Amino acid sequence: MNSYIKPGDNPLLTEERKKCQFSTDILAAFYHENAQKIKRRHEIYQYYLENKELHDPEPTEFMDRYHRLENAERKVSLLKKHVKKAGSPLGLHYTMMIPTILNNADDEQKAEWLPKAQNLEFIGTYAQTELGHGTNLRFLETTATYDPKTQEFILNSPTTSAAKWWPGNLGKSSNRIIVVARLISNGKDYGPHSFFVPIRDPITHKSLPGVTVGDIGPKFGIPTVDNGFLLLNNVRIPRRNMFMKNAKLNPDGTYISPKHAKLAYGTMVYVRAVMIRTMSHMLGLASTISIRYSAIRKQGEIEAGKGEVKVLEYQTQQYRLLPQVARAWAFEFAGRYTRKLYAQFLGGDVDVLPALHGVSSGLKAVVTHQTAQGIEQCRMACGGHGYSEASGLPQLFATAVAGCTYEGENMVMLLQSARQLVKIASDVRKNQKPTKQNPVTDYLYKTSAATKCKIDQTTDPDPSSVIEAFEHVARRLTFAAFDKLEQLKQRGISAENAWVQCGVDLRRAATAHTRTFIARQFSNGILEMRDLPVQAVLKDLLQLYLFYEVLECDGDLLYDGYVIGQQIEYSKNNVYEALRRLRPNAVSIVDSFDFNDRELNSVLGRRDGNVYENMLEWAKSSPLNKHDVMPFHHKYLGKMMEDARQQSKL
Ligand SMILES: CCCCCCCC/C=C\CCC/C=C/C(=O)SCCNC(=O)CCNC(=O)[C@H](O)C(C)(C)COP(=O)(O)OP(=O)(O)OC[C@H]1O[C@@H](n2cnc3c(N)ncnc32)[C@H](O)[C@@H]1OP(=O)(O)O
Ligand SMILES: Cc1cc2nc3c(=O)[nH]c(=O)nc-3n(C[C@H](O)[C@H](O)[C@H](O)COP(=O)(O)OP(=O)(O)OC[C@H]3O[C@@H](n4cnc5c(N)ncnc54)[C@H](O)[C@@H]3O)c2cc1C
Repeated sequence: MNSYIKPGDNPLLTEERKKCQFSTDILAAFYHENAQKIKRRHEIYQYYLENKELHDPEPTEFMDRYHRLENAERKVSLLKKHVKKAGSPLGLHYTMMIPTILNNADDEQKAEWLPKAQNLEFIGTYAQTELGHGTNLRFLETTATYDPKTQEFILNSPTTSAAKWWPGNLGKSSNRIIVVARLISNGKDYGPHSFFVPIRDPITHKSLPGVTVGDIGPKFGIPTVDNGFLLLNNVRIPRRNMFMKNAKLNPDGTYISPKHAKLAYGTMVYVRAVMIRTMSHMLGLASTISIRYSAIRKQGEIEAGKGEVKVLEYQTQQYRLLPQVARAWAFEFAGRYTRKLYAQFLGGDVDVLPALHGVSSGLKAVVTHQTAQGIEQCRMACGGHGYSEASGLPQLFATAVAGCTYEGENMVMLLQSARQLVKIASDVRKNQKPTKQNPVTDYLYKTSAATKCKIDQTTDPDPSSVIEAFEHVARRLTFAAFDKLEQLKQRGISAENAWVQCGVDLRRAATAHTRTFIARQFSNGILEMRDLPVQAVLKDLLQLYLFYEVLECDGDLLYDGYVIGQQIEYSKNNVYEALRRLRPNAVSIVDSFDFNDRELNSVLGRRDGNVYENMLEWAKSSPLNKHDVMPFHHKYLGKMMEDARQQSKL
């Protein structure tokens, strides 16, 4: 049943795979949406294996940033020859430049720019954030002043704090970029708009006149992305280089407003909606690495004399790792919902934007935070070797945790989600019914069931009882925050200050609301699975997810007596029961994420489980080990010890 078994594998991993009770192929196809995508993934990996020029000359962990970026650019230039999508020096080109053209360019602009962007005739990024402002877009300083005489925009960075700062691939890779600048025409400031701006010569790649651009330096992670800075000094672009699908500017400088004030923010909503899958994949990578490693790592005897056991036998190890697998699945189902909603928006349904913004804001915040937490838990559960770059886990964490900041800092995003909740609470308090159905928020118009929560001790718990409990908590926290806002305002405090003074409560309500949304998507998502053994595995993962989340918010559930302590005890037992049921299939479940060794980039997570010999080979390839004695040894430590010996003889 498990197609991952191959000759020469670590027998400890093979014995795990022989216990598999379901079809890994069916589960893998379900996670990646269909078997065709799995087939394509395997074709690309096989192609990679056969084309050594696509391989890294040495483990990239041993490279400095200069050589990492050079190596990444080399591979990307080759990928153009091999496959369409490419790696980090083009990350922003695909995740933001192209979506912005699709989202904000009118038909004529799309016809001109999209084919060139897709054909990689230029490399772009999305330059919005400035040294002085990232969250508060209303106060961005870069200006685009319209000159009706020449029908051009003149772009300027009026202050140092106006320097664009952080955009990925801005420093060295990009030559045609999106600049978000204040549109000023006929003396009026219309606020941030997007502009298509050449910053480097297409042939020489030299920065153009008026452009100062460079790399912002080393970061916490993501070393192969040249996040950059950009200062503009009287850079002129044609009027038609303003993205004009939504807002427009006529040749005489008259401005035409967009249908919806926030359409210009569409690219951010796109990335927030689609990055949920990326986060699910990152958590799946970390789970694969740590569970495979925990299945070959023997440490300690449970019963003296009976030999060391795999660390995966410890309940604590299962409790640290298997919930991450469950969350990876939960995030994949939640992300499918936001991607569908975004497709509806891109298809022209502008009315869906507020709902999409509301759900994607909260989801992006909760998912990135829990993904980062989960990867760190996987890393720590691998002991010392988890701390080695050989595990791939430190870099994976450093990449994932950036998601808590980019695309909208998480706290700000949760408060955006809370805006939607507060508006609904206000409607409910005025006995207003919802203007249109919204499956994400309709529960807020209901009252909690009179009967207490139905969580009980059973081997087949009903997900709806847990989802109703999550709805109860989210409702209570939403109305508690709303009522506090109203009380503050009744005491004469401004709405804005009341909002700030309720920030933490609003954040808690948004988090509870998002938990409810994710749980509902997971519960609905597994209903599509018709293969019974695979359905059983998914039900175990759902049970683990739901009751693990109950334990995460037990205080909120006990707060008003909606559940009693005994039900928390039931929930703990349901978690332990799910762990017990999942243990035999643990390795095959992560095999079904179908991540290959190139994606895993981990000695600990190798498919074959041959960790120790490959750890030694990896360490030996360190540049330090090219020398038995470091060339500078005798100049420093050697001389210090010699002096000490001489000193001690005196
Ligand atoms: C192939 C796919 C791969 C996936 C990729 C995965 C990996 C990712 C790889 C790379 C990504 C890294 C690159 C990162 C890029 C960036 O970081 S780009 C910069 C991101 N910056 C931000 O997100 C800025 C955050 N700030 C804002 O969005 C806004 O300033 C704000 C906080 C929302 C406030 O805006 P504003 O002051 O204008 O609005 P408010 O007064 O708060 O609200 C007014 C009403 O507007 C509604 N609103 C706000 N934003 C939106 C929106 N985007 N869409 C719809 N509606 C919006 C808000 O709800 C208010 O409405 P209301 O009055 O009815 O409540
Ligand atoms: C790896 C990485 C890649 C990036 N890539 C890009 C890119 O390609 N293009 C791009 O344009 N930008 C990019 N960014 C920038 C990113 O979008 C910003 O860092 C992010 O929007 C946060 O803005 P800031 O850094 O200015 O923080 P600030 O907005 O200064 O926030 C600092 C702190 O203040 C809090 N805060 C701010 N406002 C509020 C509020 N209203 N209520 C409550 N708390 C608040 C925040 O929660 C945060 O804790 C990237 C950033 C990183 C780390």
